[in-house]
Amino acid sequence: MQLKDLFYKIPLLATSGSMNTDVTSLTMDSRKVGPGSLFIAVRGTLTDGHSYIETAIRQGASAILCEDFPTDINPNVGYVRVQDSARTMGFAAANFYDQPSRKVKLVGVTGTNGKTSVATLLFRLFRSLGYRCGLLSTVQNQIDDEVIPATHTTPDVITTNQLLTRMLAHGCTHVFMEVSSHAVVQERIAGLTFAGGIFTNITHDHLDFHGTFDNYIRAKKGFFDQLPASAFALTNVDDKRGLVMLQNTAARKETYSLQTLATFKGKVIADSLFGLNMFIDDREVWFKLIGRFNAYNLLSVYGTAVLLGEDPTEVLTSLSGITPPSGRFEQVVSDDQIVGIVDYAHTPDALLNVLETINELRATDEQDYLPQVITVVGCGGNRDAAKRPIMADIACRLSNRVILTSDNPRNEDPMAILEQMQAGVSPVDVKKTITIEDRHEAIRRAVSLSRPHDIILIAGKGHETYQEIKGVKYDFDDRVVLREAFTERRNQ
Ligand SMILES: CC(=O)N[C@H]1[C@@H](OP(=O)(O)OP(=O)(O)OC[C@H]2O[C@@H](n3ccc(=O)[nH]c3=O)[C@H](O)[C@@H]2O)O[C@H](CO)[C@@H](O)[C@@H]1O[C@H](C)C(=O)N[C@@H](C)C(=O)N[C@H](CCC(=O)O)C(=O)O
Ligand SMILES: Nc1ncnc2c1ncn2[C@@H]1O[C@H](COP(=O)(O)OP(=O)(O)OP(=O)(O)O)[C@@H](O)[C@H]1O
Ligand SMILES: N[C@H](CCC[C@H](N)C(=O)O)C(=O)O
Ligand SMILES: [Mg+2]
Repeated sequence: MQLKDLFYKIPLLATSGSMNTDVTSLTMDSRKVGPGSLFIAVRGTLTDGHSYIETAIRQGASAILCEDFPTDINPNVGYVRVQDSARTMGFAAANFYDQPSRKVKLVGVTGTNGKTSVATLLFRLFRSLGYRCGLLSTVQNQIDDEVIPATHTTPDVITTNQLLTRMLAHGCTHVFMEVSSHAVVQERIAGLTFAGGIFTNITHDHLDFHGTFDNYIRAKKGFFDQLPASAFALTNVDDKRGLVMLQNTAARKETYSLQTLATFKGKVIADSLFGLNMFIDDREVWFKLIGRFNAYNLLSVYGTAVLLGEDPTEVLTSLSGITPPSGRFEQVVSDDQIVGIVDYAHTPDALLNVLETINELRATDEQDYLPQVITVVGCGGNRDAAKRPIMADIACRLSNRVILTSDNPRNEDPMAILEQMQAGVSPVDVKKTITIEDRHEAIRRAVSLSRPHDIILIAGKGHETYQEIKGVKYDFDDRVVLREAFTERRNQ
């Protein structure tokens, strides 16, 4: 494709060199540049892509998209200067790949918690309704049965356009994707045409990146601000910020609620370790998911399917058979009936919801012995530090025993993270907490402390199959470690 065709209908500040230059690939990483590449210089959080323009040209880049021209202009290279190269990259990628997002029904899900759950449920539901589907999620990307590992919750916009192109070639008609707040701010969804957007909820997270809660709200709202009039915007009106999200959207506004009047109205009849029983639009249905928070997820999935034109009864029939995504309230039960729950709760709100659910389910258990709740939890390194004491406090308030341990320490000192967590433990709760830096040991200790029917919650890593310590990802899977600990207990 010629350079000028990439910028069809895109405002440019200046150009230099030939706009007829052939472009054979796009990349914003100089390390991936090959002959004929358009290198897009993006200012990042660690470094400035503009400082790699020379390197990119040496590696064969035929064109450069940037915000500032370099001092040395190469006459054989086509240069384009724009206001915002990250944003322009989205529109250029859409042109380069011939607008794949317009050729499928692309639905985005944003919110602090529930994105993976909702996107995955939609993907599984629409497949069970007979469609070929694509999924872009934290756990993995998928083209029907083909699994493509995910590096981010929301990929960069070039990768997304490439994946959409592959999905189209496979015959996919529907694609469900998570839209993280980082992605909105970094323009990873620029140039994508959505058929719909869903808001789950917003609570404390990522304040390291966004600075303030207001900025975080603005980032999430940015997704809805970008939706076209042809799309729907479906929001959770039970969340305090649910309506704020839709304030400036051009999309058709739709709502869901468990508490008030809404386009899609639901009610929880019963919640147990076997599933949820709900009324949705006056129909009674059993679902395989557990916990009131999942009632919200299911309701938004139902609403989305109906907004996409599916038959409500068929949707509910299929949805009742759908299983939750990996590592979300996943149960591992020992031979002597200790209930292990592995859950990706890595925010204060998620931890609160999961522990409240566990406490409610425990209270309804008809036994003489009131099962104890033992929580194993840590917080990731190089991520929002403010949530650390809050999560430790929530764990203590809603558990009988708490083992504070490492999540993914990344480049931080694990003990320093644990000390910040300990700071949130109130003096009365100190006695019920133990700190064990090694997550493996922490899980084994939880098992050795429990009695039959107790519930062990292992929070924070869910589906993850690694633990990242100082740049190295070691094999680690909470579910595997828990099963091994149960086996050790049996053999003792
Ligand atoms: C903080 C953050 O979001 N960082 C993302 C960002 O990187 P960055 O801004 O730090 O980039 P940088 O390293 O400063 O580099 C700037 C530019 O120079 C380029 N470069 C750099 C070096 C070089 O030799 N040559 C070169 O061309 C880079 O390719 C980049 O274009 O842009 C990169 C390219 O898209 C992302 O890979 C990277 O994700 C990092 C790895 C990350 O961990 N991100 C997390 C926080 C994240 O995005 N999480 C959200 C989910 C959060 C949630 O909701 O839970 C997600 O969507 O995954
Ligand atoms: N609707 C919800 N409201 C509150 N908490 C939820 C909801 N859905 C899921 N959770 C909790 O949050 C955890 C993460 O859920 P999920 O992976 O679906 O969220 P996410 O938004 O994709 O997270 P991430 O930002 O890491 O991609 C779950 O393991 C569960 O504990
Ligand atoms: N998408 C989130 C995932 C956090 C998962 C948790 N296990 C951690 O490593 O902090 C993030 O990148 O902040
Ligand atoms: Mg996710």
